[in-house]
Amino acid sequence: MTGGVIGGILAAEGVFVFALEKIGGGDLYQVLIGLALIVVVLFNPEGIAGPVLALGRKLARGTPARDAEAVDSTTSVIADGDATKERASRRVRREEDPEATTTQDGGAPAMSLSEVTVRYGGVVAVDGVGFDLPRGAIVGLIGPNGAGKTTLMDAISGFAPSTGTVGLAGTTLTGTKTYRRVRAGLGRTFQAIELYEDLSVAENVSVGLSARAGEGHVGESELDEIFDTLGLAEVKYSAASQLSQGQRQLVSIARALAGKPKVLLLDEPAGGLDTSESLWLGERLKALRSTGVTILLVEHDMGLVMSICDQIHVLDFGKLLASGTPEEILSNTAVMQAYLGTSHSGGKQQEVVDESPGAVETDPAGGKVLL
Ligand SMILES: Nc1ncnc2c1ncn2[C@@H]1O[C@H](COP(=O)(O)OP(=O)(O)OP(=O)(O)O)[C@@H](O)[C@H]1O
Repeated sequence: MTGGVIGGILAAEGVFVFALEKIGGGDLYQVLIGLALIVVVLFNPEGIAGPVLALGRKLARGTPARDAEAVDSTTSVIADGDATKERASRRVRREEDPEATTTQDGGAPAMSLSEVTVRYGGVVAVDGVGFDLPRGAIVGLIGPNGAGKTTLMDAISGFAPSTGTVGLAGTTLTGTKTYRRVRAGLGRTFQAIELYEDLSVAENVSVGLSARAGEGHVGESELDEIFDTLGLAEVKYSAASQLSQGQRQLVSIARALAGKPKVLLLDEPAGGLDTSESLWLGERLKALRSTGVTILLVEHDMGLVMSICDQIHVLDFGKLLASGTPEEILSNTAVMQAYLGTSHSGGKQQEVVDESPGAVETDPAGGKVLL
């Protein structure tokens, strides 16, 4: 709302112009707005609505304002992990995969979440969630529609106001702005891919370089490595509009990788892919894991999740329902009930329903299994 009000005041023909004309300075509008834009981009690249709102609150109440952009936990200690998280870390399972060489079982986690909670009015979208991401692992985050998966990713990346602690490679991200989290080593993709359709793949990915402007972003040769790892080298100079859905997903991943993330959050990268494209994506993600990147994967494609994840966490109604290896999750009755229970059975992505725990592996049609 604050953004809308500010826009209404500053827009052409709006209140600001009217006031300028009244004092005879109407011609200065373009110059003043241009200068204001430069100042905002330099000093507060995420915009002025948040700080203005915070200032308004401070003036109105005479109390310290809460940062409207994010995160209000003041705890700065990253939990070393309780017994449950320790167990979950130790359960990390590496497949018999020659590429999979980088998980440091028992080492310091790449990311550590503790008591992360997100409230939207009366809705507790994420409720006290905590787990670790072991370094170099692919960790799946699954759950029925509306379970809170994307909201948890938003909390980790600073897009949703949250309480609790988010630790990244030994430093706490709690309370920091989104772009600072990116600079600290966090990358993410979104369900809506949003490529620049008339730019080439290379140009689209180059946009990601700005994420770590001024310090250690990847150069041309590293970009080429990213293209090779993701199998995009052949389409490097093609326009984004000419790509398949699978390639578009990979370009969005490449764009996130251009910021050199330690931890990469992927939000439904197999969305819109058919079975063979999904398998192909899985191979590319495994290749990415072998480079040392830690991945948190939100996905409804159970075939993909079960085949590439080292560890899986299940959310239901915002709470952590279960954690374990793919085999443990598949045989967990509480997980099956959460997916097949009456409250979620109408979910739009629930295309294949089979009550047997082995349904994912034995889908007779051999097709993609979405839950
Ligand atoms: N900006 C918001 N304002 C209010 N409620 C929200 C907002 N974003 C999400 N929610 C609510 O939070 C809950 C969790 O939503 P979220 O999108 O995180 O679920 P999800 O597990 O990612 O679902 P899906 O698998 O369908 O993407 C839902 O009840 C949703 O309606």
